Amino acid sequence: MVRKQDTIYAAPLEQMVDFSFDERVVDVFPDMIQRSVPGYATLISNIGILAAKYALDNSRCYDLGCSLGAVTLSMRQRIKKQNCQIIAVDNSPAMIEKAQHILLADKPSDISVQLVCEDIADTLIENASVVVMNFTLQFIPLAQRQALINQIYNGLKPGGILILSEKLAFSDTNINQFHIDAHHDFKRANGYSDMEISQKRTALENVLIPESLEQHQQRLRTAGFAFTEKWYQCFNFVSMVAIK
Ligand SMILES: C[S@@+](CC[C@H](N)C(=O)[O-])C[C@H]1O[C@@H](n2cnc3c(N)ncnc32)[C@H](O)[C@@H]1O
Ligand SMILES: O=C(O)C(=O)C[C@]1(C(=O)O)C=C[C@@H](O)C=C1
Repeated sequence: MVRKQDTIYAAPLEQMVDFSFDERVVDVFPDMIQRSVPGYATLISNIGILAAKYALDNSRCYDLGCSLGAVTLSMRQRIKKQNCQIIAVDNSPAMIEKAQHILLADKPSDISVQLVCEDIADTLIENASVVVMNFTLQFIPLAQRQALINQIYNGLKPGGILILSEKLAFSDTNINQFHIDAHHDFKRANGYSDMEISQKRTALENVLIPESLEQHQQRLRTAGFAFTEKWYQCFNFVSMVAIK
């Protein structure tokens, strides 16, 4: 499939509007995320490998904030269990519609996928062996994050896994700046101009609220997760696991 190039922030914008996962973003999303998140492809393939290790027969695997279903496809390819169903949720109708086409074009599989267009705050998590949020929690209002992690903990079976990837903020100003600069260098190396980087940063400011690793770990512990571990980091992008 030819990837349409992301040029959304290439020209100067007269009026800056908050970033949203609308049709324009959906249209260029594979290119945008690949060029914006260091290690995205590595994350996707290893989430499939982790999911296959923790998925159980007769259980559900959730992909919360699924976008075009990259995590879902990776899990579906790797999981070899009986009666294991994937529930992929996103509240962007444009994402879900395109994800449906991508899924139908994929190889047939024994693992069924249910695509749901709803707010993940309303998603009933039950009988789950695997829950993935790959760069989704950062878009949820801060005040709602603990309740969501609690819901996930309660819906997981004992031994079940939450895989949580996030853009981080660091409490030490120098460390924070080091990672922001390195991330911007990564974007520049992938062809984004200084104007694109700066305009997207402004558009994301009120929408993507990063927290520190310690804040995430504390929230996971408060929910009841006894085991948490960071398994991936490149610059200010990390992925954690929490096991019930
Ligand atoms: C950065 S993208 C996730 C990328 C995707 N997980 C992947 O690995 O390709 C964030 C997604 O979360 C979705 N999202 C944000 N807030 C949401 C909410 N409250 N409920 C459901 N989906 C949400 C957005 O529509 C968007 O598709
Ligand atoms: O582009 C950026 O600067 C980002 O922070 C990356 C990020 C993300 O982490 O979700 C932001 C929005 C897009 O969905 C793709 C990637």
